[in-house]
Amino acid sequence: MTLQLQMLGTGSAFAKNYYNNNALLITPDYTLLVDCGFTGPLAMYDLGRSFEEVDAVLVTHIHADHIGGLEELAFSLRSRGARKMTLLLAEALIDPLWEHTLMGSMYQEGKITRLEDIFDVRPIVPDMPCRLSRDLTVNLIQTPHIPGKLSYSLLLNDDIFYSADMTFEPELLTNLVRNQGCRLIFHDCQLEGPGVVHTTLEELKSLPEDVRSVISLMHYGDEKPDYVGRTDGMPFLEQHVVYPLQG
Ligand SMILES: O=c1ccn([C@@H]2O[C@H](COP(=O)(O)O)[C@@H](O)[C@H]2O)c(=O)[nH]1
Ligand SMILES: [Zn+2]
Ligand SMILES: [Zn+2]
Repeated sequence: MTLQLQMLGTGSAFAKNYYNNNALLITPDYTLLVDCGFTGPLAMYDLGRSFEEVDAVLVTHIHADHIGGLEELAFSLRSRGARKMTLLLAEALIDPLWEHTLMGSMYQEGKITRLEDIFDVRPIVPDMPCRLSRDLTVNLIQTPHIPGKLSYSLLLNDDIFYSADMTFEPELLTNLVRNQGCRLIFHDCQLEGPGVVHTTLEELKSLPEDVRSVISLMHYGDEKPDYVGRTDGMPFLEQHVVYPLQG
């Protein structure tokens, strides 16, 4: 397989039965970690995996279930004398990630004063495909989540959409499928209550059948077992299962 997906977790931020919604995109010669939340290091450990087999970590937005494991990731590599992890993110996220988040715990006078001291920081320009390896290209698409907080979903290899946490964007999803050849959508999904900062199951169920038919659900709460068979055919992604996506 030239591209595989393995979710480290498929849970919503405060789920207790699922790890944080973080993903490994695996190709024969390159492995990308998409987000590393506070359960990311434990999920890697439980899978028997090491951060040393990851080529880069990409951050979609600054929430603990997406970046809370970066401190352990960076310090564990550093303590082993390994390379700095490559960190891929929109330029606009660099200051919020360091100044509002990691600096508070990682700062060391004269040693760690910038994000670049602990990561090999590689900004990605949104809306411009970035080729990471022979089999993996990523395009950041800014999508709405929380007012004032930047968040970027991913278009992978031009035909796979991976949502960051986002509110419902029916025109985007429909356009991706009908006009841009998107053949798979992995979407965050709030099963109960009003969406507010996420897309709800009811909203996704309102999409036309040709769009629904390519959607798989992730970033769900502990009530997920009650919803199996009640999603109008949209399957739940399962954490730790390896899914072939291409090849
Ligand atoms: O009222 C709230 C509740 C939670 N948060 C923060 O949001 C994230 C959870 O993010 P998701 O987008 O739901 O995955 C978590 O870090 C909470 O601290 C909030 O800002 N306001
Ligand atoms: Zn989240
Ligand atoms: Zn979020």
